[in-house]
Amino acid sequence: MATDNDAEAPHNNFDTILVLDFGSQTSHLILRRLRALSVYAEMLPCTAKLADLTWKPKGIVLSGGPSSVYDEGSPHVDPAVFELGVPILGICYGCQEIAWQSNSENVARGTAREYGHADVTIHKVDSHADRLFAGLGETMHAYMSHFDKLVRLPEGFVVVAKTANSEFAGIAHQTKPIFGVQFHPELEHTPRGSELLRNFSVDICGAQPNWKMSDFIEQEITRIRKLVGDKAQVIGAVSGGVDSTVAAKLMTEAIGDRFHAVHIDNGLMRLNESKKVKETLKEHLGINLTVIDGTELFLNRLKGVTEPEKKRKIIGETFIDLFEKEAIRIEKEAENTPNAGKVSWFLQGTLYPDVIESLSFKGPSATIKTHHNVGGLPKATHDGWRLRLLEPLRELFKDEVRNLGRRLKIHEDLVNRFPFPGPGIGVRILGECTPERIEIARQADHIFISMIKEAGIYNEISQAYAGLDTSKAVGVMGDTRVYGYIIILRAVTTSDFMSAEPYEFPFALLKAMARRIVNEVDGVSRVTYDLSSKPPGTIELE
Ligand SMILES: Nc1ncnc2c1ncn2[C@@H]1O[C@H](COP(=O)(O)OP(=O)(O)OP(=O)(O)O)[C@@H](O)[C@H]1O
Ligand SMILES: O=c1[nH]c(=O)c2[nH+]cn([C@@H]3O[C@H](COP(=O)(O)O)[C@@H](O)[C@H]3O)c2[nH]1
Ligand SMILES: NC(=O)CC[C@H](N)C(=O)O
Ligand SMILES: [Mg+2]
Repeated sequence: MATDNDAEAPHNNFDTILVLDFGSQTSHLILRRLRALSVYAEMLPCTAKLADLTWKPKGIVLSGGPSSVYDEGSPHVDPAVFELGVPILGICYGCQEIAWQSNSENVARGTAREYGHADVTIHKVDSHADRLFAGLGETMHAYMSHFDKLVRLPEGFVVVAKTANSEFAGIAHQTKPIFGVQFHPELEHTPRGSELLRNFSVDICGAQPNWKMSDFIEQEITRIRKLVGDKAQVIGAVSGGVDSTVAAKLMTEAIGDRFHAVHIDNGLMRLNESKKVKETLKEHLGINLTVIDGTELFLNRLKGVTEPEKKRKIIGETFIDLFEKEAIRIEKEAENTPNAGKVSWFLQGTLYPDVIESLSFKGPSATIKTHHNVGGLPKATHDGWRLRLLEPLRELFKDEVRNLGRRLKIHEDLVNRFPFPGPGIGVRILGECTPERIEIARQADHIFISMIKEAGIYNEISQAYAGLDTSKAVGVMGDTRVYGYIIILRAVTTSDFMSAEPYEFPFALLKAMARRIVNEVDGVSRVTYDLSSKPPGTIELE
């Protein structure tokens, strides 16, 4: 894990913009836009104390947020931010925060909600204050989402942009590099928002736009080598999904066979999955991989279990049990070889959204379901050794990981694959997982996904699978009565998997899919298509 004082951490090697998060739904998009401009950016909660920061950002962005600055208990930024001497840009709540810190009377509840498009008129003042909107002409379209507003210009500031409803849609300090906008430049619906963010980060903050994936690979490899040293061994759970495969490839480049990838076939994988994982990782990518067949253990433990959270818990625990055993075996086996050394690190494919989730300034969220992988392992101790976490992807977003995968020469099919959950088919069967039901779901899924690929629409869909309803329905085939399971097809589009919409298949294609599944998979009498969005549905069935 990159820690603040780690010399190899990206914020110590690239000019970095710090985004302080006030809990907006779109805070992470500010980072995305900056990184797309090749400007490296990191996020911390708005309550972060600057004194705790061991690196100096080139500039600071204060994000939007759901609270109102004037309410008691609302979040406020460490006032030291304004003393740091680096440029500051406030967005929506962030802009209101700048005004409020100057004088709490400056912000009040608005009279009209302003959600959606607004035309922003840019107001030139012939000073350095014009730099934020430089090159953007006289007007721009912007997306607004606010109720509160600035009612007075904070002392020392000038107006640099207006809308019909917001007299202070853009403000800038007359002498200091402090700016605020009421609209959201990070949203796609603000078409020239990236140019504004470029003006801020590159021209105003002076950040070098040199964040590059190839540099990232080299630096990460150096960092891993230093951290691990030349004796220790690393183990990593590898599912065959894009995150763990990319992380495993990076580890292999860094320390070769001292990295041990372990793939567990939990009996709940897709058709031929574990076999393909072995082929791809071992043969094509040269990763030192062990495949463990845990089918019997998993399915025995799942016998008779119907409650979704209980199923998830059993699967998660069984992963950990098998993984621990494997770690001990690896250490023993290496004892008298040149690779001898303690297994002291555990590789995880954590991505930045997971990090943000744990950092971001949001209220507690209800547990809808426990996402179980082998994540409990780092807490485990064995014979006194404790695994330390290694998370080479923790600064990256999914599409950056896909990019990294391409650079590491991982095949496009794998790089673009639908995500597949750790508990696999186990959370796609409503109720008890029996070998018969798993096989039916697996066959149906294979037909469904193959037909999606043949139709050339794989890349239009974010995730798809066939699940199984354990209730049975009556059907008739060749004049005989059948009493079989109901297959539930699910296909969604989403950008972040937090919300999703059902994919709109051509009806003829859906019918053809249903026909093939009923005809070719024994034990199925009907096929349905799940039309639920998320929310209120979730992507997986359980
Ligand atoms: N069958 C498995 N064997 C070993 N490790 C697994 C298995 N299934 C899941 N894991 C572990 O759980 C982690 C989280 O799974 P997750 O599905 O989020 O990521 P992924 O499989 O690497 O990528 P993707 O999101 O593309 O599926 C994996 O990175 C891997 O470390
Ligand atoms: O690695 C994982 N372990 C899990 O236990 C798990 N449960 C859901 N998912 C994936 O998360 C995304 C959102 O799924 P839900 O809408 O069902 O919560 C979807 O992409 C799901 O496939 C999991 N991934
Ligand atoms: N999007 C935002 O940052 C909103 C800020 C504040 N909650 C408002 O309604 O004005
Ligand atoms: Mg996966």
